[in-house]
Amino acid sequence: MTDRRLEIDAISKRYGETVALREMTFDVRAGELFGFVGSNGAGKTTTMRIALGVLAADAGSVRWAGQPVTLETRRLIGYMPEERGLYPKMKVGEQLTYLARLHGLPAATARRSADAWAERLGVAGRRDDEVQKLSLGNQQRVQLAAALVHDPEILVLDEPFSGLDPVAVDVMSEVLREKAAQGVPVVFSSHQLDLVQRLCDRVGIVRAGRMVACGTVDELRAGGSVRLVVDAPQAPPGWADALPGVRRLEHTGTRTELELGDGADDQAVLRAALTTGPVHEFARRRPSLTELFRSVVTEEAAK
Ligand SMILES: Nc1ncnc2c1ncn2[C@@H]1O[C@H](COP(=O)(O)OP(=O)(O)OP(=O)(O)O)[C@@H](O)[C@H]1O
Repeated sequence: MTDRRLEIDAISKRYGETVALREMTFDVRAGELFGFVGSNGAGKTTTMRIALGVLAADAGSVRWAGQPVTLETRRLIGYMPEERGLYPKMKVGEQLTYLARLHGLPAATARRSADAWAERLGVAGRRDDEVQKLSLGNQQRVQLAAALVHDPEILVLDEPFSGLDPVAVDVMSEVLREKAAQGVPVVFSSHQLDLVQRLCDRVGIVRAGRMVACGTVDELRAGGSVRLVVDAPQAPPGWADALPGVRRLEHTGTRTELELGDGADDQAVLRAALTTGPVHEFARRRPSLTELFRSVVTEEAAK
């Protein structure tokens, strides 16, 4: 069986003096939803444009099912560009049909597929309207329909969730999950980390053109530092500050959130809390993806 995997292998790219990508490497497996996250300017769009072949890398390669990606394989990709790429004066239905035809679908199949995706994404009622007359969120729904209309084998989506209302986010999430369940590798970039945490099988965090953390959300969270939430109503704000390896993240009301570093002993924290009076809550927790993202990005920036 072929290994239906999109591989981004050590891609580097410069724009003049700006180094946009430094040996960017990751893969997106068949049936997997991969979240591509990073600060503004980290290199996500550049990576996606190179994967699609609209931009050439200076070094490195992109492979699909073990083979270098060619013009022919690129037709198998459903792409949603960040700058959006619809013809503003073309009607929604005509545009979707046209794009499906462009990817080689016969006329009747193209029309059927255009209708089905317009329906699914909630823009069927706007089929005869020019794209430019739609709200931005609805244009985005059409843009996703455009990425899907030729039944792609790979999906590469640049910020598909930005600007969508909560109902459209649900529809978009459901469609992406469904495509992944059909065996399509799906990679999308997003700044909505709660959504990425909920939706993705694996996540890659990129900073300054490099992949700095990659894995399932659980793996990434397990690698993050342990946090303790302590509810000790009589404890003064700095009660844990002198404990070795312990850093105070927050103290609000009666609750303190602490980060445990090397050499920290959670039982010593508990004993210190009890010396202040009663302890109503003492819980360990792992950082969320948003917290991890912040620490990865600031850690790297400090280097
Ligand atoms: N056409 C271009 N000419 C010069 N520099 C560019 C060009 N496109 C991107 N860059 C630079 O390359 C780097 C990576 O940009 P890229 O758009 O890939 O980041 P991104 O992660 O997609 O950011 P965002 O989250 O803001 O969309 C940035 O420093 C950016 O300024």
